[in-house]
Amino acid sequence: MRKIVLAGNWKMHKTQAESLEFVQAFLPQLEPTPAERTVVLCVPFTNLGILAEKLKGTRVNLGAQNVHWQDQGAYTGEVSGPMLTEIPVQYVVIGHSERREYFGETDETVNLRLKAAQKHGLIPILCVGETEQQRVNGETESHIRSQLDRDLVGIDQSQLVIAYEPIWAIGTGKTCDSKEANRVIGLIRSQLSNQDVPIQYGGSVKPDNIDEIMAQSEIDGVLVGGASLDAPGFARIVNYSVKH
Ligand SMILES: O=C[C@H](O)COP(=O)(O)O
Repeated sequence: MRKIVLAGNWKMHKTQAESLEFVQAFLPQLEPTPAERTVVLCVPFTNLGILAEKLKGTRVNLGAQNVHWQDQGAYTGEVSGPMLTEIPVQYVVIGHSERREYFGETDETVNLRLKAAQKHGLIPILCVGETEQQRVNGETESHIRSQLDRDLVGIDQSQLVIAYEPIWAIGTGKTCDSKEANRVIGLIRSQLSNQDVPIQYGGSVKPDNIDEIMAQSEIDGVLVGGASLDAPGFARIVNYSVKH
């Protein structure tokens, strides 16, 4: 059975004090986990240390939002694999569309970051997805195929999560139709050599659409931005009530 990975991506939100408030409210609302469900909080670097303490012994895993491909060096503003695993951090988001769009990430740097994450035992959450224009032009499949072809060179698919995030659905309230997300995720799976890779959907996931999304046969979890900032809302998402 494929693992289900329910991850929050806080992006550039929450101070340390705010992240502690979140965890205090969030943990008591978690229902006992079915064994196949993994919960992850991907938070700003500044909050990793304090949350590692608070999440020790709980069922919540910790994730970062990027990692550099070198272990150390003159790379101002970057953070390396050994720095993350020391905390300890278990997951890392790589290739998010915001990194690709605003910070010049390319498929080549995404591939280097994926390799570095795996070298240090971090599980990468690789984000792929099309722009609105690519969808209108009928280029969704070819774009995602090209991303996967380049990003996954030399990557161990047994230690990987993929998030399908249509860029036009991120932070817009325009969720991708769950059946369409299911179809695209099926196409992504058909490109993988390992059929057990969990593939998430991301893009305006909310407490009121999680059950429908998780009812789809190909969707193995969600990567949640805005709605993961609210403790009761994110608890409702990870406690979703359907299984497939
Ligand atoms: O990483 C998360 C995604 O970008 C989705 O963000 P969103 O849930 O705010 O649309």
